[in-house]
Amino acid sequence: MSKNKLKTEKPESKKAKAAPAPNPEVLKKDKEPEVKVKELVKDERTHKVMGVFFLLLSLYCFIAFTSYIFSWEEDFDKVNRYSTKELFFGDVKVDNLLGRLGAYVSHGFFYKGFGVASYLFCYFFFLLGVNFIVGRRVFRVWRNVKYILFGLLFISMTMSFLSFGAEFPWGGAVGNALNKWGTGFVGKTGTALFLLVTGLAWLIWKFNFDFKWPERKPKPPKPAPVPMAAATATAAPVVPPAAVPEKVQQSPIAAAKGNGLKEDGGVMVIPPGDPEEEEELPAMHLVEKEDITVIPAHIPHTVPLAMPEPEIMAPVIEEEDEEDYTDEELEAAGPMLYIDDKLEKPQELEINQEPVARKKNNAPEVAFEIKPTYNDEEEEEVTPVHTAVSVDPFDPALDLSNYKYPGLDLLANHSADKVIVQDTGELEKNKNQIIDTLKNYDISIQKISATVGPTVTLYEIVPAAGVRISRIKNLEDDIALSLSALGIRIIAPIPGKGTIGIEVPNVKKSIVSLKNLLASEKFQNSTMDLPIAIGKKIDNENFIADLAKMPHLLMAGATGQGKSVGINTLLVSLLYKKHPSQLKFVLVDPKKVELSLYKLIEKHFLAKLPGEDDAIITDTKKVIHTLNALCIEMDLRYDLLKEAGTRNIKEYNSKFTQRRLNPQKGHRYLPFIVLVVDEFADLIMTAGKEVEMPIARLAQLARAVGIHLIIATQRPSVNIITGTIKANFPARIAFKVSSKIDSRTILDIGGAEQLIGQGDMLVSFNGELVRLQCAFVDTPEVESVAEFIGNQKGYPDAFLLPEYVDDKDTEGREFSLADRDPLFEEAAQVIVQTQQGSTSLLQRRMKLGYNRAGRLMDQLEAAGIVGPNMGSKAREVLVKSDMELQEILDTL
Ligand SMILES: Nc1ncnc2c1ncn2[C@@H]1O[C@H](COP(=O)(O)OP(=O)(O)OP(=O)(O)O)[C@@H](O)[C@H]1O
Repeated sequence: MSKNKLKTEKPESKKAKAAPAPNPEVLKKDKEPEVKVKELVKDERTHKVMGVFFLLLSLYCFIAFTSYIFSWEEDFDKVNRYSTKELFFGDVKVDNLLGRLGAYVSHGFFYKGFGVASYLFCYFFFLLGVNFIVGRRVFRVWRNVKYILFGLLFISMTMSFLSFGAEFPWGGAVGNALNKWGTGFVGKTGTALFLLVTGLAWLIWKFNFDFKWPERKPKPPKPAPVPMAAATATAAPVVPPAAVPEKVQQSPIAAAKGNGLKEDGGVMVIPPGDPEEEEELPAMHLVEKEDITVIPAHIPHTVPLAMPEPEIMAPVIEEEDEEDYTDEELEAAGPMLYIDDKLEKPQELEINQEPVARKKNNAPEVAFEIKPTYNDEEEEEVTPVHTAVSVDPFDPALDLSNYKYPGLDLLANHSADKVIVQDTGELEKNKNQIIDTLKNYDISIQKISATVGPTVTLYEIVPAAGVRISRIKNLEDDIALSLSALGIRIIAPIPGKGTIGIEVPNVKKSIVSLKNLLASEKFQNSTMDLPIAIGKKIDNENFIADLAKMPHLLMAGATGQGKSVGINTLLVSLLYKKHPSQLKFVLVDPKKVELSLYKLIEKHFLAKLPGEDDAIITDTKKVIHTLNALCIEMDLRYDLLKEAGTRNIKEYNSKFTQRRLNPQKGHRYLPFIVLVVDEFADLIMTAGKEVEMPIARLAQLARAVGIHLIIATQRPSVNIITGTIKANFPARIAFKVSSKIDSRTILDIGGAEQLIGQGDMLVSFNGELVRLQCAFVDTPEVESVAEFIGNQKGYPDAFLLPEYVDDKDTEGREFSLADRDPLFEEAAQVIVQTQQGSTSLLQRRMKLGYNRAGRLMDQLEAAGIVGPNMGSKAREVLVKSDMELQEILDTL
C-alpha cells in the first residue's frame, strides 16, 4: 500500500483486485492461437499466397469460361442433368478444358448467372490477386467492385436483349430476367433506349467527352527557330516561345525549317545537332547558348504554350487520367495532383517534368499546366484556371519562421515534483474521526479509503446497506467540527462511483507548478486547438482542457483567491503551444496592472484597434469599441466562412492552407482570438448593457469562427453574471467565494464557498464538477516568458481588429456630397448591383478598410441610395436599377 493512501482506490487497481488471479497455464492456451492468427493474417507471406491463389483463380475461370464458349453445347446436358454428386464422384466426361469442375463452374456463371459478363469475375479475381501479391493497392477495390456490379447487370441485360432467342446464354439467367422485366415494363423500344442511355451515360461519366463545337482560332504565331548551336548546347531542351528572348524569335523561320527544326505542338523541339548542317548556315543569325532562356522542366511556370489548346491538352489529359495510375504512382509524382476527397473535384494542379516523362509517346519534356477537366460554378474559391498555384501548402508561420517557442526552463518549480507525502498519522486520525462521527449518528460504513491530492484529501466511504445518503450529507458541519477543519465538502454520492466523498483540506498543501503540467506528456502531445493546463485533480491527474471546445470560460472568485494566477496559467499555457500566427489575445484589464506584463508580446500575440497605442485595454470606452470591433471581426469571419463553404475556422483554415481559397477575394488565414477580461464586474458597472450585449453576442456566436472568451470577475452576483451571459458560458471556474449564493450564481450549485483559497477551485465543464488545484505560475515567470517572446522578431504591429465607428460619434453629422469619396460611384454600383446594403460587402469587394467602407455607406445614405443603419442587418437598398442610379449620379 502506498504511503499516501489508506487503501488502493484507483480504478485500475480495483479492477486488478476484482479479477481472479490469472493462471499462467490457462492464459497461455487461450492467448497463443489468437496471437498467431493475427500474425498470420498480417504476415506478408500470407498475402502473397492469397495473391497467387486469386491470380490462379482468375486464370482458372478465364480458361473455364473460354472453354465453355466452345463446349457448352456438348456439356450442357451433362452439367444440367447430373447432380452435384456427379461433379465430384461421377464419371461423366465433359469437353470443357478444365474438366467437370470447369464445366460446372462456367455453367453456373454463364447459364445461371450473368452470361459473358461473367468474365468480369476473372477481372475481379485478377485485381485482388495483384493487390495481394504486390502488397499494396494497385487497383482500387471498392471502385472496381462498383464498376463490376454495374457491368454485370448492364452487360448481362444488354447481351440478353441483343441475343434474344439465341441458344447460347449470352446474358445468363440474370440478364434474361432483367430483360424480361424491362420489355414487359417499357417494351422493347423502351428497353433499347434505356440500355442505350445507360451505356452512353456511363461512357460520358467515365471519359467526359468534350462536346464543344470546335471554335475557329487564329493561326498560332509561328515559333521562332533556334539554330543548331543552341540546340546542341542543351540536352533535348524545350523552349517555350514566350521564354525565348526577342533576339531568338526574330531569327528567320524559313532558315530554321529548312534546317531540320521541328515544330511540335507549338513547342520548339530541337533535334540533336548536325555539325554539317550548322556549317551550311553562314548567313543565319547565330544565337549563343546564353541567349536562350531555357526553363528547366522542374520549375513550374505558367507561360501559356503558343498553340491551339486541343493539340496538346487533349492527349495529355487522356494520359494523365487519374484512374490509370496507382496510388503509389500518384504519390511518387509528388505534389502534382491534389484531389480533395470531400469535394471530389480535381483542383487546379501543376504538372512538372515527372508526369510528362512518363508519357508513352515520348512527348517532349516540357513544363505545362493541366487545367481542371470540369468546373463547378459553386467552387468559387478554387483559384482561377489561368493562375497556377504552388501546391506547397500555405504556411501561416512563414512570416515568423524563426520564432522559437518558450522553453520550460523559463518556469519555476514551486514544490517537489512528486506529490507531497501526507502524514500517515494525520490520515489515520481523520479516518477515525470520520468513522466515529458517523457512528455517533448510527451510521455504519463498510469501507473507507483516502486519496491525497495537492490541497485536499478525499475520503471515500461505502456506507453499510440501508444507510440513507442524505443523512451523511446533512452531517457536513458535524464532521467539520469533529475534524476541526474548514472547507470540508461532502459529495454524496460521487458521480459514477457509488461512494460518498468527504474532502478534507490537507494540513500541508503542495503547490502545483505550471511547469510540471506543461512538461506532462498529456500537454506536450496534445492535439487540441487551444490546450489550457488548468490544474491537478484530487487524484493528481493533470487537468488539461481545450478552450476551443469549452468554448468560453467564466471565472469567478472572491478577491485574493487565485483568479489572476488562474488567468496567467491559461495565457502561459497557450503561449507554450501556439505560434504567433495562430493565436491573438485581446486583453481587457480594467484594473490596469494585472495583464500589463503581456505588453511585451504585443507584436506577436496581441490584437488591438487600429490607431491605438496600447494593446492592453484599460479604458471602458475603448473596451466597448474593442468588443464591437470583435463582433465585426466575427461577422466578417462568418462571411468568409460562408463564401468558402466551410462551417468552422478549422475547415476554413485547412482549406486556406491548401491554397483553395483566393487571398485576392479577401480570404486570409484566421488566427484564433482569445478575449480575456480580467474584471468583468467593473465593466458592467460602468458600461452595463453596452458591454453585456457584444459579450453576449460573441459568446453566442463566436465559437465557430475561433473567437473565445475568458471572463473573470470577483463579484459573482446575478446582476453581473446575468442569465444571458451564464447561458453562453457552459464552462465555469469558481475559486473560493464568500457565500453559497455566489457559488450558485457561478456554478448553479453550492460548494465554492467551502473551498480553501489559493487556487483551490471547482470547475464545471461538460456537466461535471471537478475540484482542482489551479496550477501556479508566478509573476516573474510570466515576465520571463513574455520577455523571451518579446525579444524575438515579431510582426510590424499588433494584429489589427476592424475599426468600429460608434453611431453616436457620427450621429447628426451631415455629409457634404460635394466632397464625396472618389470611390463613391463604384460603391454605389456595387450596392445597387448586388442589392445588399452591407458595409462588409463593400469592404470585401472593394478591398477597403472598415472606416472607409463605413464612410462610403454613410455617403450613400446621404445620397438616398441606401436606407439608414439597421444595426447588425444590412441596410435597405433604395435604388433598384442601374438606370435609376445613373439618374441620381447625374444630379449630384
Ligand atoms: N494556484 C495557486 N497555488 C498557490 N498559490 C496561489 C495560487 N493561486 C493564487 N495563489 C496565492 O494567492 C495569491 C492571490 O492570488 P491572485 O492574485 O491570483 O488572486 P486574485 O483572485 O486575482 O485577487 P484579486 O482579485 O485581488 O486580484 C497569490 O499571490 C498566491 O500567493
